[in-house]
Amino acid sequence: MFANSTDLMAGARKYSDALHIRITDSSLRDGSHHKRHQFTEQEVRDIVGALDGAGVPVIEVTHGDGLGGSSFNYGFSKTPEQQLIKAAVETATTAKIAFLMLPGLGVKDDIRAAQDGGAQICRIATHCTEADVSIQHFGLARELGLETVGFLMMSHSQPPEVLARQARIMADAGCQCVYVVDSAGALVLEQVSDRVAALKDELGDDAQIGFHGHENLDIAVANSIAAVRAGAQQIDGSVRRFGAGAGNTPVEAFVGVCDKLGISTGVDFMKIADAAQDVVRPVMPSECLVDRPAMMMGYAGCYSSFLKHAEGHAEKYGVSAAEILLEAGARKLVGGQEDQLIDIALELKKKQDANAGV
Ligand SMILES: C[C@H](O)CC(=O)C(=O)O
Ligand SMILES: [Mn+2]
Repeated sequence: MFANSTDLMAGARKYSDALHIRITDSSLRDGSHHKRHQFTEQEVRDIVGALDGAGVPVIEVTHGDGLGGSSFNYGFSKTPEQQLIKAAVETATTAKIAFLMLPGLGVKDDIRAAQDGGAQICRIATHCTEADVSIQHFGLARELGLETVGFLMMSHSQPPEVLARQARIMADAGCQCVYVVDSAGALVLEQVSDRVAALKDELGDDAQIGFHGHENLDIAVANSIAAVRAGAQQIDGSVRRFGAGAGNTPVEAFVGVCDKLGISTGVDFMKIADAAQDVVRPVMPSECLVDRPAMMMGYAGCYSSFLKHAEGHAEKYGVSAAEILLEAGARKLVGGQEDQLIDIALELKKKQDANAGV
């Protein structure tokens, strides 16, 4: 049905020569938040098959909050994540399977189990001022022969020099690529490139730099290009934006933009566009939208994974999800403080009742 993407690109202007980046698709991990952690093994096989067939080099599969995330606080998984990791490994022919872990939520035995299941890349996430809690996990992952990636979550909340110092802690612990993670979708263009450049200055050849974007202010593709131009070699996205909040950088659009800019990704634009429409969308409970609550998160700097929790509390207590998220941003809540969203909802309800004279 479509022309070959190479034909379409024949006349495109090349802005940079021989620049190659690696894309990691996170729809089977970040998308787990949007899916409320209800992936089936068959859905994982279908998505991995389609992404692998399109040439996506790395596919991340885990509970949305990483290994051990299945719990009352974060939401229980329908299928044990180690089973989903194994299914992904069995399905992929060339893609490497990655998993995420947040120290304290997951433990070292979870890393060992994921490696036994065939996963090859261990991604360890901490709040962006707490990199030191990842040291032993990077050590173990390297001992096991896993490739390592570090996630500095909520990177908007700290200036470039602070992030750079935290990145140094991860790199010294054995992390091979440190990501600027825009968990709130709050960073805007130069705010991304300044952070990536600071990490690059600090790390030199000691580790690569990555960028993980969220779409809450509708600029995740542009932010990802800003990251590449500042030196990022690894970029995350999720096909069809399938991620927390308004979702992640849409891989298919990002690949198309990279093609036009002469940035090589190894992903076939036509095949990934088909995968987005025909395979990934049917698995999504709904589109990931830049709607009012999602935009508030980007504007207020609120952790994207809070969206579904806030929507649940808003419905239960009859208050506005957008207001819960704005207040969570104002209080600078971080991942792990999901329970405080209930406090906020109750306070909003109290104010609302008082105003109504209840
Ligand atoms: C555990 C979080 O969902 C990690 C992430 O994707 C982010 O901070 O963004
Ligand atoms: Mn994310």
